[in-house]
Amino acid sequence: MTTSTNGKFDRTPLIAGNWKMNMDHVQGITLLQKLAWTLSDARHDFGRVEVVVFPPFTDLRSTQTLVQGDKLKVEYGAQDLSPFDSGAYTGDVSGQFLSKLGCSYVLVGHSERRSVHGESDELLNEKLKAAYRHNLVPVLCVGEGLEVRQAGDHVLHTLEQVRKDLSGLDAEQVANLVIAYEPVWAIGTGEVAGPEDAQEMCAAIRAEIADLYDDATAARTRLLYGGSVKAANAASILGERDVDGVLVGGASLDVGEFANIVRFEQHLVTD
Ligand SMILES: O=C(CO)COP(=O)(O)O
Repeated sequence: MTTSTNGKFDRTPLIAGNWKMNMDHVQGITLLQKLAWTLSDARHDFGRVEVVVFPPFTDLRSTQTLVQGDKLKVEYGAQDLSPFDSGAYTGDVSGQFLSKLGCSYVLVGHSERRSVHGESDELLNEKLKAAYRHNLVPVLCVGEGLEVRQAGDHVLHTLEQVRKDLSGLDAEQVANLVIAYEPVWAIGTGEVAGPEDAQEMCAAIRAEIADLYDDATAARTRLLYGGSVKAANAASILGERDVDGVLVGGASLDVGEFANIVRFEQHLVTD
């Protein structure tokens, strides 16, 4: 196991499963229960590697009941939230309701929200602020599409998203934030960015936060990679200095696969 000389392991690794629009509440509970059993059999230390799932909204109440009833150490969050707290916003879900359901985290600006629902950086900035108002830790998703990558503009593009989305947030908020770099061309395509691509972007984001805030803040913000992560490629990605976790889509629906990603330390190359 690699030891910490660079501060990386001062940040608790975070393995997150985004179920997207899969798993109704009955299926979701079964999946979560199996995941908890598998990790408990493997004596997983949740203090050492944090595990979070992002079920659909309609699963959250049953998730809360299961997690509280069985005292599970898996945490959970929602896939989106409203920029507003309450009122005439049909179809929106307030951060206040998510907090009440025991959510610790909330995804903000997933590429499928940006592209399918046309969410702008200005709106995502409002959503981040709403998350903090309700004590939810936002997992802000950023990343470029294929054309931008091919033009070699991926770092510029992604850092611009970071700057716009973080506008007006204070250092303490940003230190507690999680940012997931999810290149759109690698999502659900089987096309995975190499560990060096993930490292390049995470290092650039950390440097940007140091510029916007300070080094101490940048050293605390957790940065994840997402896009076709599987058990077979997770350890090499997580071995990179600035990558503090992964945001997993498809593979998080398979208990064995996701549990193996959570246990990535078994596969880290010893220095
Ligand atoms: O979008 C993702 C996670 O939020 C990544 O999805 P896949 O792991 O299915 O590529």
